[in-house]
Amino acid sequence: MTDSSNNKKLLGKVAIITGGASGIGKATAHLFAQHGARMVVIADIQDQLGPQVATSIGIDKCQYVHCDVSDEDQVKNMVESTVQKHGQLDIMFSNAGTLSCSASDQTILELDLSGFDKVIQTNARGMALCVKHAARVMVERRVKGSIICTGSVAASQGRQLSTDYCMAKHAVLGLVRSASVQLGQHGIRVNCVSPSMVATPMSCDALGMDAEQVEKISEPNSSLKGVVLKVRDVANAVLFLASDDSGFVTGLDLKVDGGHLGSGYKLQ
Ligand SMILES: NC(=O)c1ccc[n+]([C@@H]2O[C@H](COP(=O)([O-])OP(=O)(O)OC[C@H]3O[C@@H](n4cnc5c(N)ncnc54)[C@H](O)[C@@H]3O)[C@@H](O)[C@H]2O)c1
Repeated sequence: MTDSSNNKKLLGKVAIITGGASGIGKATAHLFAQHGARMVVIADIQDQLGPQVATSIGIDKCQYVHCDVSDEDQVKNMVESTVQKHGQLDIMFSNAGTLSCSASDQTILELDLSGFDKVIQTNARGMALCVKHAARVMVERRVKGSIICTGSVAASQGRQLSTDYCMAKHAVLGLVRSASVQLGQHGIRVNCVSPSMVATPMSCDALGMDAEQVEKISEPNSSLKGVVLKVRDVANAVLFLASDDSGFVTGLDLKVDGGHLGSGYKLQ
């Protein structure tokens, strides 16, 4: 492989990143643009942060679109306007997510259904809508695209808390597995990236800690020592799944967890 193909794995590609205004999505938007993506569309509900991220990447390479992923009309319009403006859609990174409400720990005995509905609407329904509408335009235009969803280690284990989040992330795995089986005939790959705890506004807010503290408490959770998970590590895994480097990979749940699941460690 030449140096330039190493550096430009997404040359000319058009990508959508949901939840791209912050955390994992923001890091991935920067990485996709560095790798030559022709346009990265950030779809999010943070109307202040989203345009700032797009500007920092460059408005010739990145655009912000307001889109609540739990609303089908908004997702459909966002996907279709991307294709109209930029001519195609090669990559959907369905990443937007939210955590359980802080008012309850969401144990099964104390499950708060309004918080439950919010988590399921964004993390399960929203993911399904993004995969549906991205796949529809890819099939229509005969694009052998790549769809990546953000799962979590919570998709592969039970938890003491956050039952709704854990359920929604299990649903993401079912979505990825079913969509990969159904879309394979069109040459569309569907995969999932599953990080363990990583310092982002979501995890910092939930724990009431700064990034350094989040990294400190997550360190014992993995088998790998002397290294902590950063959003860049997750973005690198997404880049692999988005690019031709993973051309024969579909239906995979790529865990970016430093051996967390293998170690048998149980998170709260
Ligand atoms: N941070 C972690 O420890 C961790 C671990 C495993 C998985 N994840 C998953 O990673 C993904 C990204 O989370 P993050 O940690 O980067 O958090 P984050 O809060 O930094 O980013 C999430 C983004 O999603 C957006 N979003 C939320 N609801 C939305 C909606 N309805 N429509 C559109 N956008 C919406 C938010 O505005 C935000 O910009 C989520 O799916 C999360 O569940 C996070």
